[in-house]
Amino acid sequence: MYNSREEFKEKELANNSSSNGNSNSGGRARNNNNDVRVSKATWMSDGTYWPGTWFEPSPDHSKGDHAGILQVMSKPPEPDPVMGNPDEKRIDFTGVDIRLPMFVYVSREKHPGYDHNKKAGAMNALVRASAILSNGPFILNLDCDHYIYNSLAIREGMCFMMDRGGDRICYVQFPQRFEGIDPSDRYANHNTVFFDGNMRALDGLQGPVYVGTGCLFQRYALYGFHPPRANEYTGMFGQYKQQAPNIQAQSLDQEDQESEMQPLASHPDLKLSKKFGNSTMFTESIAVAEFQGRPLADHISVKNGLAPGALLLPRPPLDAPTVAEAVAVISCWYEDKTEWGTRIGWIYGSVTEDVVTGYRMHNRGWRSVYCITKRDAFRGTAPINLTDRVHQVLRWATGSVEIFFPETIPLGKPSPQIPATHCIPQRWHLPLHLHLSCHILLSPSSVPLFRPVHLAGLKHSLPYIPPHYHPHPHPPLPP
Ligand SMILES: O=c1ccn([C@@H]2O[C@H](COP(=O)(O)OP(=O)(O)O[C@H]3O[C@H](CO)[C@@H](O)[C@H](O)[C@H]3O)[C@@H](O)[C@H]2O)c(=O)[nH]1
Ligand SMILES: [Mn+2]
Repeated sequence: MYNSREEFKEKELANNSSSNGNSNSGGRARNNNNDVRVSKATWMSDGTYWPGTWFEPSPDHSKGDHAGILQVMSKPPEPDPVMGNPDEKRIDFTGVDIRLPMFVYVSREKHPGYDHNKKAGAMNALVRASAILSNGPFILNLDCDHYIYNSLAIREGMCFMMDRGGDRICYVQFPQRFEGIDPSDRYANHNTVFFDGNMRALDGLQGPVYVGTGCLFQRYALYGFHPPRANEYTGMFGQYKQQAPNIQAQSLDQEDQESEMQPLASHPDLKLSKKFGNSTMFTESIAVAEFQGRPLADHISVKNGLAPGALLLPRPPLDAPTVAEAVAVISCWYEDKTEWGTRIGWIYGSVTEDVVTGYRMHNRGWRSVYCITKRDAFRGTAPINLTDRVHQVLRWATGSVEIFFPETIPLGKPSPQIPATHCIPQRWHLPLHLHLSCHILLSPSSVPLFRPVHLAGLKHSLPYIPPHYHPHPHPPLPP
């Protein structure tokens, strides 16, 4: 990574300080001619530079070819609040709980020639490793080019899940907001119609689509289960609504309420053969995540909820076998012969895996929520030149086309748990993308793009042609 603006600032700073007779060059190389040489790197907050991952590659330890890496940067916090004091360097933390959450860097095992399933594969590895390490009931997903802009956003999202009815919510999606876009928004990077029109409208139905970033998940919903309660829509237009049979959560008796491992016992999905892989520690974490993600029973109308304070119980410290298990579940082979990527977690095989992932949850009867906060919850960067923007829209367009084909998502009403009124708008943005892709495909600059995307589209547009006519299942994507 290379930040030329930071390098420029750094050079200027160095020049100024040397003309003031200040010899502190911050450890950067410098020769006598006042010429500052700076390695291409990202600057860290303490003024040193980050040399970049795999800066010195060695055999079996380079980009795309390495064992799983797991680095615990900060240990699990103390169970009791730790109050700050006024001495805390710049900010007065009096009366503020200054504990930091556990923070772990994860890089899954990678080898050349192995299909790592890009972002979806990365997310699934993260879901498993975090289940072993902390098993938080809620998971926030941000792209690497996005950051938190509103420190209260996560709490806002959790409120939806922990409030009455929250046990049916699979995720809370926040709008994508961007920085560094020119004032006229020449390439429509803000996607205003989509984020402030379509998505808000979908919120009135079963919920917004998952757009890949700025989304808080209920961990349990990622595991391919049905929600504890759901409605069924019958009749030709799905006009009759009733409680779905079988998928009701059991009512717990007093004794059961004390056991964290108990709740899933009667869930009908448990009888299906789930293939989570061979980590017992992982499979055992599922019931705990389900229990801890339940709404707060702070009102008599909340059945089957958590007693207030249930999530404040102390957590066992991290021990070596736990960390070793977390490394095991991020290995290349872990997902072999499992349902990861097909039924469980992020779904593989689509260029816009996010939409498909969210859609699968909706089909099982989960609802989602669109949450627009006054101060943007998260912010990210958007492509600011035409080539990158064209690649991005083209990728989304391809994804939308994929969605339309039965191989990805059934064309009709996919399940009784999804209202018919929801199926149509879910696909409304398709004509928009088709329109955009036509423009793009016809523009001269897109000729080199056409081949990979054409192949990707072809595979999905000809689902009834015998399999040997299908092109390569994972055509190269535009960079
Ligand atoms: O091999 C990969 C490729 C991507 N990513 C992640 O995926 C994100 C999205 O990639 P980016 O290059 O930023 O694409 P965008 O077009 O900006 O992303 C938008 O569109 C994607 C779907 O097309 C969604 O996945 C993203 O969440 C959404 O912000 C990145 O930030 C990474 O975090 C990986 O982890 N591994
Ligand atoms: Mn991006």
